[in-house]
Amino acid sequence: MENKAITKIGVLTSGGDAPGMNAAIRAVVRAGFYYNLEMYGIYRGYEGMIQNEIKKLESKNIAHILERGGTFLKSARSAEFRTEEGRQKAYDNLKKHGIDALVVIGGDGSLTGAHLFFKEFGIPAIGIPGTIDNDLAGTDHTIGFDTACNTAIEAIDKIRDTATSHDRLFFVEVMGRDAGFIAINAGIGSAAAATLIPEKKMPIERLVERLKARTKAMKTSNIVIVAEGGKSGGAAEIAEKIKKQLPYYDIKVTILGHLQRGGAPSSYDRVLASKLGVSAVEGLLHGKHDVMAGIINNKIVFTPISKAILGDKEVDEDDFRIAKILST
Ligand SMILES: Nc1ncnc2c1ncn2[C@@H]1O[C@H](COP(=O)(O)OP(=O)(O)OP(=O)(O)O)[C@@H](O)[C@H]1O
Ligand SMILES: O=P(O)(O)OC[C@H]1O[C@](O)(CO)[C@@H](O)[C@@H]1O
Ligand SMILES: [Mg+2]
Repeated sequence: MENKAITKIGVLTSGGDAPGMNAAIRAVVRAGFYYNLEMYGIYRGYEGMIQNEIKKLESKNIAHILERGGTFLKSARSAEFRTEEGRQKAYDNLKKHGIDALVVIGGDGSLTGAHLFFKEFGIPAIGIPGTIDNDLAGTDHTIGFDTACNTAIEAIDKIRDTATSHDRLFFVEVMGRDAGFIAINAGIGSAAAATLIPEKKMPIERLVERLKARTKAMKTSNIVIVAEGGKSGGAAEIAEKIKKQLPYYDIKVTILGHLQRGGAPSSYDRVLASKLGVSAVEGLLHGKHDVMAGIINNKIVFTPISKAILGDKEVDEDDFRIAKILST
């Protein structure tokens, strides 16, 4: 680990973009200026670090970005950063600019990269959880998750209108490659008939029984939420299976897709991003490194990145039970 005082911090966003990333960048840069540091924007995540797309930031660069979706620094998935040669190039570019610490805003993959980079080159790095997937331990919520849930629920409300008018069964696919957090929240928040998540297998037979019971109970519209990484397949695949068993249903499939990643961040995400941005800079100045800033029970906490990325954060059993009770 480099022991000299930090004077220049680089900030980047990586992986899938998430609403609130701009608010996090703004907070990091504002905090840096407050503590008289030079702040550098690294564009297009690790790819831009490798390609030397690095610019010194001024106050005007971060004006009016708090409320905007996406990330003005842009984001990327960098295959080259997964190689030793790529990471060496990235480190050489940081040194050219005299950058002596990093704030990485991204998901589990991005923080895995930051952890490796710290281990190899000793450059102090702090992670900020920025992903709609909510799949990082060490924080109750990741930046972007709340907005993505709001967007999904708003879209499902609209689907509900047409589903009810036509007595249809809809399978709605939400994002979450390996995580069912958006799905379970959207399921509870939109009165879904069932929610299928990657963490729990729901046999098709059980879903058939659930739908039959709802028909008996005179429910006229049915919305089944499917997380894209679901164990029984995506929404289209499950719809096909159900069609075979319940041919009397008029079935439609909607894949919400990338609209869940866009839009202005919710108030929750703005505040979360702002708190974590300032905390990350203060953490670096207090000598913290290789940790992720998060909020648990309304308190800022720093968790070793190696723990945050373990992939052991699970959908709460209570949430799953509540979703089930409310869908019968
Ligand atoms: N094992 C690794 N070693 C080095 N770099 C990695 C590693 N895993 C991920 N990265 C870097 O982080 C980038 C982003 O990772 P990934 O695509 O998994 O997204 P993420 O940060 O998890 O965000 P999200 O899941 O929200 O899209 C990768 O493209 C790669 O450059
Ligand atoms: O935009 P891309 O690269 O297709 O990635 C989609 C993936 O990114 C995420 O939206 C997370 O950012 C996942 O939920 C989804 O599986
Ligand atoms: Mg991820």
